[in-house]
Amino acid sequence: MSERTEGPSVLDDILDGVRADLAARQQAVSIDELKRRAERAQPPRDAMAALGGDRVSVIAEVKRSSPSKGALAAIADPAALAADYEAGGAHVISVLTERRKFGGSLDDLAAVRARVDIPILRKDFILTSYQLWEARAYGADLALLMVVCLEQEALVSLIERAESIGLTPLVEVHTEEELERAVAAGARVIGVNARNLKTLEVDRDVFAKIAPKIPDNVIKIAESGVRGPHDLLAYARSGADAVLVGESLVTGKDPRKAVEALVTAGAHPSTRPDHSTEG
Ligand SMILES: O=P(O)(O)OC[C@@H](O)[C@@H](O)c1c[nH]c2ccccc12
Repeated sequence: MSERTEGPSVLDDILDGVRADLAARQQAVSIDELKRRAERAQPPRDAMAALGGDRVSVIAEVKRSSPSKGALAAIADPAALAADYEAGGAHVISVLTERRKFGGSLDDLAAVRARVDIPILRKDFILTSYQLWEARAYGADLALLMVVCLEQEALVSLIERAESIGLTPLVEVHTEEELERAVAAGARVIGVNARNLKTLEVDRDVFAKIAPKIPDNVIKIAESGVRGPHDLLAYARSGADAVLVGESLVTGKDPRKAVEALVTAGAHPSTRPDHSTEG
């Protein structure tokens, strides 16, 4: 990372672990082997269709723990949880595959792929094209690319590589400068994370501040901090096409009902800025 003035951040610590785990996987499985597995994987689902349309889409996340809260939920059967999300009407499933801080794995991704029909996002700290091939080999349809983790050249080439292998890149930003880099790199799906990954603080207003600067033809996703329909509606009024929800779903009593409530709120076109005054 470039900014060393404030000392190593939570993110630096996460990335050290990600690189170590990645090196071990690269030792064990060659990229050629991954490419062969990717060829045998089911063809990618249409993520743009799942996220677009005249409603606010819901991306429901399989998340065992987080650096801010520690353990959230054991999730012994991630596929069963994902099936509940799908039954509740979720449009996309997000699977955290980072192991050390989030308790996820590629096996979780494969298990979810085997159970649900909707598109799946591989949520991880992707630094190399090897991880994109992994995502596709294990059945993902979208891959997260976080601007804060990547030099501009790497961001551009990972977006291109993702698209060339059939993955839709979800490019995550947290500041206006990161947004400019995402747009310059050609991102067509941009997520604004309300959580600052250097400090772990959540500020829901970040989406409202950044969203107006996202070009119209880009799909806008509000990430983090959604506690229920009320937060979805607030994000929708600020222009969100979709919300990404983890913690409140995995810690709640009934994930299927919780997703249903979000989907129902998101189905009201009157919540969209485009429909509030005319039409
Ligand atoms: O659990 P929450 O507050 O609903 O947030 C979900 C999702 O936005 C969050 O897990 C997330 C967004 N971007 C990330 C990047 C890495 C790890 C995790 C994330």
